[in-house]
Amino acid sequence: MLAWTKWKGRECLGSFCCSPQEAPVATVTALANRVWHSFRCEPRPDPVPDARDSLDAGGSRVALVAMVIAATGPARPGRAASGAFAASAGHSGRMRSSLTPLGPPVSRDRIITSFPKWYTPEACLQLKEHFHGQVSTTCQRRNMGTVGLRLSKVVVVGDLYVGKTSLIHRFCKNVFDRDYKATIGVDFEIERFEIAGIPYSLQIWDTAGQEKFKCIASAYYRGAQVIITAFDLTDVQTLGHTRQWLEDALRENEPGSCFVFLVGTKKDLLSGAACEQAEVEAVRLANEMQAEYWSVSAKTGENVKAFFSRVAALAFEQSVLQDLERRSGAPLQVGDGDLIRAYRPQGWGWGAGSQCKTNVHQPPVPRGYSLNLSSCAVLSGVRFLSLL
Ligand SMILES: Nc1nc2c(ncn2[C@@H]2O[C@H](COP(=O)(O)OP(=O)(O)OP(=O)(O)O)[C@@H](O)[C@H]2O)c(=O)[nH]1
Repeated sequence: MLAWTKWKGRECLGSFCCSPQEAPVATVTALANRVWHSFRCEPRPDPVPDARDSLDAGGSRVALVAMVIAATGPARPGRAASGAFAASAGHSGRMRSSLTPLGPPVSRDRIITSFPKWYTPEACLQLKEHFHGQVSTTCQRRNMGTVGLRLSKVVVVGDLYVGKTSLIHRFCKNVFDRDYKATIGVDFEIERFEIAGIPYSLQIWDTAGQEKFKCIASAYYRGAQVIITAFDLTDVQTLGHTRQWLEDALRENEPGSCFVFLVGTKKDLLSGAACEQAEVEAVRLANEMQAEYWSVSAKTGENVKAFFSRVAALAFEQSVLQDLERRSGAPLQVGDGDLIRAYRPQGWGWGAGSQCKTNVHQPPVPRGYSLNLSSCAVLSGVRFLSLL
């Protein structure tokens, strides 16, 4: 169990320490270890046994990060005194339990045994219907070495008022609030899953859509494994802005490290025909953005669980594959059978005709490599993986 401790006048969570001034307003979270440098935290030189024990033994070290949220104010009073502070005060207990190897059982609707389906095959990241063979085998054997601390960061971006908070709250708390309270800075939720028998958590970051909070929110884009760009299905302008939101979020992340989703919200406000019409343009844009498209309603809950299950499964599978790759000391082999095949999709779109594919946002393959479905190669860093 991780808890704040004092060490040489500093406040520490596991191995990472902040000044006492920062700690009371710090939101503590686990992110990829490259992230903590940007916050004024530092590693504690002497290892703390319980923290080390819960770190990923397989090499994907996750640093415990204390992040300071400067924003204060009375917004979102229904959610907490302040959106930002709510993240630190309201969730630390839940987060601790998610970092504990043997936490309480997850609720039944967070148990994923088969690969969740896409919303539309016209714009989806994968067409396959099963977990990758090596992932299933690894999970069956519990051959993870890291059980208990598998966590992916999800960042939700988009214009103000499109329904980002409502979407997250519908999923995490099963509530819907018809009153608008602007998010100040950022807030987050941790949602626990069990995927293929393995505990897994999504850390879902809700960012402010208002321009004046953008600089605070953008500090939290880094280390995302999933970027969700949300727009309001009833407001076409918000769809137009998603490309900029995505660019901003991608700029803070390693090329090829993020799954991207484009989500149309407030589906309940449109008739079936109007929704289909709005989706045509959204699907086109999703393909340009190499994103998977979903239409959802936080009000009715339509597609919300299915959407986040899909997000969780894709992120989970990717992190298991990355672990396997790291352990083998080389990119996963390319070839036939139960191996991974890398290929270059056409431009920003999908590789036509492939039965199953994974697209993680990635700029075009470097010059000198020419890949297609018949000519396979091992490309370090290439994340277009066709899972056979
Ligand atoms: N009818 C309907 N209204 C929704 C839905 N989702 C959100 N809303 C409403 O839209 C308004 C804005 O929702 P929020 O979730 O606060 O929007 P946001 O994107 O988080 O806004 P910022 O925090 O300013 O970035 C609120 O009044 C919600 O009740 C939905 O699915 N259907």
